[in-house]
Amino acid sequence: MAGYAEWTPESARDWIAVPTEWDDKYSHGVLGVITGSVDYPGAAVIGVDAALHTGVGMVRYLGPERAASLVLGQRPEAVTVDGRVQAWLVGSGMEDVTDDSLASARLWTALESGNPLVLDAGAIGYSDDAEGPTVLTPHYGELARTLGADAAEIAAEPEEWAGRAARSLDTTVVLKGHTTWIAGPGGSFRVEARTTWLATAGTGDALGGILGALLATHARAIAEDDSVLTQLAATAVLLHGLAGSRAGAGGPFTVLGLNAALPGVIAAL
Ligand SMILES: NC(=O)C1=CN([C@@H]2O[C@H](COP(=O)(O)OP(=O)(O)OC[C@H]3O[C@@H](n4cnc5c(N)ncnc54)[C@H](OP(=O)(O)O)[C@@H]3O)[C@@H](O)[C@H]2O)[C@@H](O)CC1
Ligand SMILES: Nc1ncnc2c1ncn2[C@@H]1O[C@H](COP(=O)(O)OP(=O)(O)O)[C@@H](O)[C@H]1O
Repeated sequence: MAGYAEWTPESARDWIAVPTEWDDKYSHGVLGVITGSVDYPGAAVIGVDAALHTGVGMVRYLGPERAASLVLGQRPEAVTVDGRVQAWLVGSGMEDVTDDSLASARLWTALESGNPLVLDAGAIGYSDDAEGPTVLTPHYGELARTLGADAAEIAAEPEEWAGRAARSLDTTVVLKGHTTWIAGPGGSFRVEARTTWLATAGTGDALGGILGALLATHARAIAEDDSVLTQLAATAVLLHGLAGSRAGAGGPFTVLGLNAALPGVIAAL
């Protein structure tokens, strides 16, 4: 644990971009989202819903038709056409990107855009191809696959592996678990979950959306100094944990319930 500072609500509050009276939907940040698949359309709905509850100028969702129509059913403010984007969230619910030529083309557009990126789930292995500054959000199994390591070894020393992965992949790494270890050029931080009820399918997809929104709303700060990605990643993990805890009040919650608790958590910060 040595070397990892605890990331607290006091540390996180400086990393929320509140729109100013001069802002509009474009200047406050547009997040492009390439997530979901025929098998996992729900991941797309969850991530978009999380991003919009975190506060962002616009979310552009670019994914399979059924997922796009489910996204619009849940969040009609999402835009489903191509256009200007300041940051990307890619990979949640996209297991084999090479199986789908449109998904693959979209993934490469994001990787080559030079914009900040969150690479989750099926996109984690593409970090070497990203031209922009990148945050990876693996669980132990995904990090094991990416590094060709053993998940049990990672589980035994996650803080060590998070740091090693961040150095060798030259990115910020968010290694998820009950304690989430965040390592990158901006420092090393840890966030212990406030509730173990977070251990449920789809909560990682929500974290991707929260983090994507923070990247899009800080695009200018990232352009000046991309090491701030590490602090933004720690802030996303903290918001995610606080929202789960608020949503369940000590008990279980749905992932959309976690998302719905985000505005209150942000207001309280
Ligand atoms: N509604 C939706 O659309 C949803 C869509 N989702 C999306 O589905 C996609 C696939 O997700 P997935 O859960 O099926 O497989 P994945 O997470 O790749 O795990 C593969 C294997 O890794 C291992 N493993 C080791 N450590 C682990 C750990 N800490 N946590 C978890 N696993 C760990 C473990 O193998 P074991 O160690 O048990 O042999 C496990 O079987 C993904 O893109 C996701 O975004 C989900 O979010 C759910 C809601
Ligand atoms: N035992 C636990 N206690 C608290 N949080 C947990 C626990 N297990 C997992 N989490 C959190 O739940 C989320 C699960 O994400 P992930 O494994 O990607 O699942 P999914 O792909 O189903 O969304 C992560 O944010 C992780 O930190």
